[in-house]
Amino acid sequence: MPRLGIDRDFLRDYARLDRKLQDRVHEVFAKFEAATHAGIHLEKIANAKDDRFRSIRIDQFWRGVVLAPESGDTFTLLKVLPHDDAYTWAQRRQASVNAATGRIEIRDVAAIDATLPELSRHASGKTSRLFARVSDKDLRRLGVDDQTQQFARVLTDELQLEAARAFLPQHQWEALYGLAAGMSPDEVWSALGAPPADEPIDPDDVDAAVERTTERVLLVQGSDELLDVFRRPLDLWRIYLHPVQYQVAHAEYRGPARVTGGPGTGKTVVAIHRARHLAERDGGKVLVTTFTSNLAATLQAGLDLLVDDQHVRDRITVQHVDQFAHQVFRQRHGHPRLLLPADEVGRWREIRQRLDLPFTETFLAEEWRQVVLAHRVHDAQAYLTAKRSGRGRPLNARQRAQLWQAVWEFQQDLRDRRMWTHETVRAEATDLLAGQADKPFRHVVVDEAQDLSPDQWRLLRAAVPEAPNDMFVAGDTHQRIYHHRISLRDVGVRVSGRSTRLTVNYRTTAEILAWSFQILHGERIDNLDGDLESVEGYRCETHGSHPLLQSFQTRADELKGLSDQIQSWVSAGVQLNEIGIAARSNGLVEAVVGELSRSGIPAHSLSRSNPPAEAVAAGTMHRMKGLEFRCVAVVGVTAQQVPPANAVTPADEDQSTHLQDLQRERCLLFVACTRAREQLYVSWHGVPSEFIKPATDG
Ligand SMILES: Nc1ncnc2c1ncn2[C@@H]1O[C@H](COP(=O)(O)OP(=O)(O)OP(=O)(O)O)[C@@H](O)[C@H]1O
Repeated sequence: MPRLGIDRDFLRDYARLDRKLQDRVHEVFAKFEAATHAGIHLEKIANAKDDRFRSIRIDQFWRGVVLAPESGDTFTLLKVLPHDDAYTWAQRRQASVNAATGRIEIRDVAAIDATLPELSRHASGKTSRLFARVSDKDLRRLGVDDQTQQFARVLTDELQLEAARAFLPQHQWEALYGLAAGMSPDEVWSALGAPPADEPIDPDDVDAAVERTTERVLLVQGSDELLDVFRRPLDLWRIYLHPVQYQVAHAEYRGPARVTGGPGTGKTVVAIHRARHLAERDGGKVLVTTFTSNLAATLQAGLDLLVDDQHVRDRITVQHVDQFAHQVFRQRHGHPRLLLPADEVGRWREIRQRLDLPFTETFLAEEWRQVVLAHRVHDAQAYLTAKRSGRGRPLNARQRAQLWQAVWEFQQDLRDRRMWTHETVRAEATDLLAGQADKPFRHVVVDEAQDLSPDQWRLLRAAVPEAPNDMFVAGDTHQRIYHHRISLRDVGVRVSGRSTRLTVNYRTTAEILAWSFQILHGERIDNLDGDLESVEGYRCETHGSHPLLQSFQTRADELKGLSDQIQSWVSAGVQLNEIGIAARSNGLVEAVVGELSRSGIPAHSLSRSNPPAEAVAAGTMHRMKGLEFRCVAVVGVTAQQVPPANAVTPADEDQSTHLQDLQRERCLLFVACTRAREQLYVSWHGVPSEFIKPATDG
C-alpha cells in the first residue's frame, strides 16, 4: 500500500494556493492510498538530474512534484507549483540520503554547478578560506558530503555561505553555518540535533531515509489525517519540529529541565509539545503556567490547536501562576481580602514617617519583596545576616534593624487587618502545598520563566513531587521585563546538565534580529543559573528589509508619520490585523488609537477585550510579550519615554538597582522590536532614546 509523506515546503506552497486549488490538491491526494503507483499517474520528468522525481497533475495549470522511490512505497510530496515552474524545479534538483544522519535531503545541483567555477576563481586570489581550519574528517563526520565539501572549500566569507543556503542541502548548510559561527564540530552536532541513524545507512533506501526525516516530512495515513494537515497549513510548528525542538520536548529527564534561546526560536512551541507529551506519556496531570493571563491565553490557544484527544486535554491545566496560587489559597481560606497597590504605598509611607526612617517607601517595599520574601526571612536575626544580592545600597547593622522594624510592622498590620497581597497569598499557598503529600500535579511546564519571582518558583516547586520530568522551564533572559535576577538553584529547581539552547529563529528576519540585539548594547545577561547567556550561533530562517528608523520634530508629526506608514503597509497588501504598534506608556497607546481612528484606520487597544477582527492592534511594550505581527511599529522611542524616569531607580539611591532597571528597560524595547516577522518601524520625536543611539548613528 503506498504511503504519503508531506514535505514542509509542500505545505508552505499549499498554504499560498487559493481555496479552490487547495480543495483540488486534497482531492488528488485523498485517493492516493487507494490507488497504485501506476494508477495515480505520476509522470517522469524529462531531463531530470534525479529520475526519482515525478510530476502529478493537480489541474490544467498546476503540478505537484513527488519523490517516488525506485523501490519502496513511500511517496513524498515536495512542491506544488504552476506547470513550468514545477518542471524547472524538479529538473535542477537531486535527492540524496545524508551519510551521517540517514535523512533525506535535496539540493539544487544546477545552482551549485553554476556557482562553483566563479567562487573557485574568486578564491584563488585569496589567502584565507572560510573553513581552512576544519578538517575533511570533521566535515564528513557532520554529514557534509564530497560535493558540498568541494563547494565549502572555495568559500572565503560568510556572505557567500549565506547566499548558498537556497541551494545546498539544508542539514549540510546548517553544519557549515555553525562552523562558520565559531562553533566546534561537537557543538555543531548537538545544535543540529540530528542523532546518527541507529542502523547502517543505505544511501539508496529512500523509504528509510524519509521515515527518519521527521523534522521535514510527515507521513500521513488516510484521507482524514491528510485533511487534518491541510486544515491549518500555516501552523507548521504543530507538525515539523526542528530535531533539537523535538528532542527537548520528548526527552526523559531525571529532574527539572530547561530550554532557552533568543526571541522566536520556538520555546513556547516546545513548551506546548512538552505538555502534550507529558500528558500522553504517563497519564499524570500537567500544569502549564506563565506569569500573566494574556500569556496563559496564548498557551491555551496553542494547546487547543495541538491536542485533539479530549482525554489528554483533560489532564492539562493552563493557569497563570497567581491564578494557581489564589486557587490553592481559596480552597483552604476562601477569597483573600487584597491590599491594593496604592494602599500598600500608603502603608509604607505611614510606617516610614512614624519611625522616621531614612528610606523611601519604594525602597522599603522592594527590600520586603527582594530580600524578605525572596529569601523567606522570618525574623530579625535571619534578616541581619540575609543575602541582599541585587540590592545596591549597603545597610549597616543599625539600618538593618530599622528596616526589620518597618517590615515587621507592615506584616503585622496585614495580619491584624486580615489582609493579603499577591506575595503573601503565594507564600501561604506554597506552605499549604509543601505540607501536602498528594500534590495537585505530576508535571509543571513554565513558559517565560525569566519573569517569575523567587516566591512564584517556590510555589511551583511545591506543586509537584520531586521526580523525573517534574519541571520543564522555557525562557529567555534577554527578554526579562519584570523581575530582577533569580537563581533557579536557590529556589530548588536544579536544571544543570539538563539545559538546551535553541538557535534557529523562526519569526524574525536576520536584519530585524541583528538590529534589535544592538539595543541590548552588549549587556551581560545571566542565564538564571549563575552563568552568562550566550547569543552565539543564532540564525534566522528568513531575510528581509532593514528596520526603518524615523525621526520627527513633534509628537503630532510622529503620529501622522505612523498613519502614513500603516497606509503604506496596507497598500502593499498587509492586512490590518497583521500590524502591531508598541509604545512604552498606556497614554501613548491611547493617543495612537485615537489618531489612527481619526485618520480612518481601524485600531484597537490590546488592553480592551473583544477586539474587532479587522483592525491594527496597539499595546504597551509589556503587553506585546507573547505576540507577533507581520509588521510592527514601535513609537515614542524618545529620550524622555524610553526609559521613563519613574521606571528607573535613581543611581544615587541604589546603583545596582539602577543598572538592573536600565537593563530591564532595554530588554523591554528588545521584546517589542522582536515581535516583528517581516518589517519593523521605529520612530521618535525630538531626542531619540539612548537605547537606540548607536543604531541611529550607525
Ligand atoms: N519548528 C517550527 N516550524 C515552523 N515555525 C515554528 C517552529 N517553531 C516555532 N515556530 C514559529 O516561530 C514563531 C516563534 O515561536 P515561539 O513563540 O514558540 O518562540 P519563542 O522562542 O517562545 O519566542 P519569544 O521568546 O520571542 O516569545 C511562531 O510563529 C512559531 O509558530
